[in-house]
Amino acid sequence: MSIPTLDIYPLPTEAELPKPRVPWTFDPNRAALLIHDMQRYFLDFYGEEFGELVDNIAQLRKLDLPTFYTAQPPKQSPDERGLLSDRWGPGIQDREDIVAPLAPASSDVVLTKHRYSAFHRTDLAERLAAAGRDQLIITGVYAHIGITATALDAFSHGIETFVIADAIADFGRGRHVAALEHLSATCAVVTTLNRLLDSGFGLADVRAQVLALLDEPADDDENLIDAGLDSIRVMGLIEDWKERGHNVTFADLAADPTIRGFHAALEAAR
Ligand SMILES: O=C(O)C1=CC=C[C@H](O)[C@H]1O
Ligand SMILES: CC(=O)C(=O)O
Repeated sequence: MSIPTLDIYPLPTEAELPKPRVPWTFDPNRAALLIHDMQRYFLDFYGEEFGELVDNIAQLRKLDLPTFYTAQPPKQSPDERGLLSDRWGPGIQDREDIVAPLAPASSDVVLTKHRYSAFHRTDLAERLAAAGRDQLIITGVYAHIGITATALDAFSHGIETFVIADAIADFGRGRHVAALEHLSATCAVVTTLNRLLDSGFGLADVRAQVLALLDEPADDDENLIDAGLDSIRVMGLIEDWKERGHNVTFADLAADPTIRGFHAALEAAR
């Protein structure tokens, strides 16, 4: 009836990602982050801290995306819980707060969740539309239940969904990997934390970002200072990359002030 006793497990790796079926690419200007049901009640079933899961979700906050949480209310009546009671019993009674390392910031939105999907009886779809966000990065628990229901619902709302394989968790590793395959086969890009954080930092991305700052084109190995890239613009690049989770210093970039050198410095700062 209730959620079983669970064990923490090593989260899936990049090598275990399912084959992609959709061509969507993450765009930090289009995306929002969803931290799904990371309440102490649901994490308690693992019997110990799921450190890898919590740490990986915390890292995604570096992207500084509009961030939404879902949280189920405690002590719901049978009427409020509907059929959830038939499957899961009385449900959450206490410890409904979000685990401390992921506590919402004042700028975050916490949605009260009533059923498996985060869209059910919430204004998540309206809020995403109002924020001009048509991509959703989904993290949290549990992969084969609320994560899957929410991702399928996002798909139906026309939202490109990215499920982070090592920032979600399930009743067990086998179920987790099976959920990833189902998500990839039906409604989402299934990726990893590092792949997402590295999005936008390929050589082509760095080339485009740097050339946009120059009056004239420059080759990948051309000295950018000689090509007119001034220190103010370099500091602007550093700030933008820092906000997106990549800390490089002015000295790192000055060591090899070329497009290829900037990309190498970003790779080293991963
Ligand atoms: O008890 C519940 O309400 C639940 C148990 C397990 C996962 C479900 O999403 C949640 O609604
Ligand atoms: C944890 C939970 O409520 C869900 O998987 O939907």
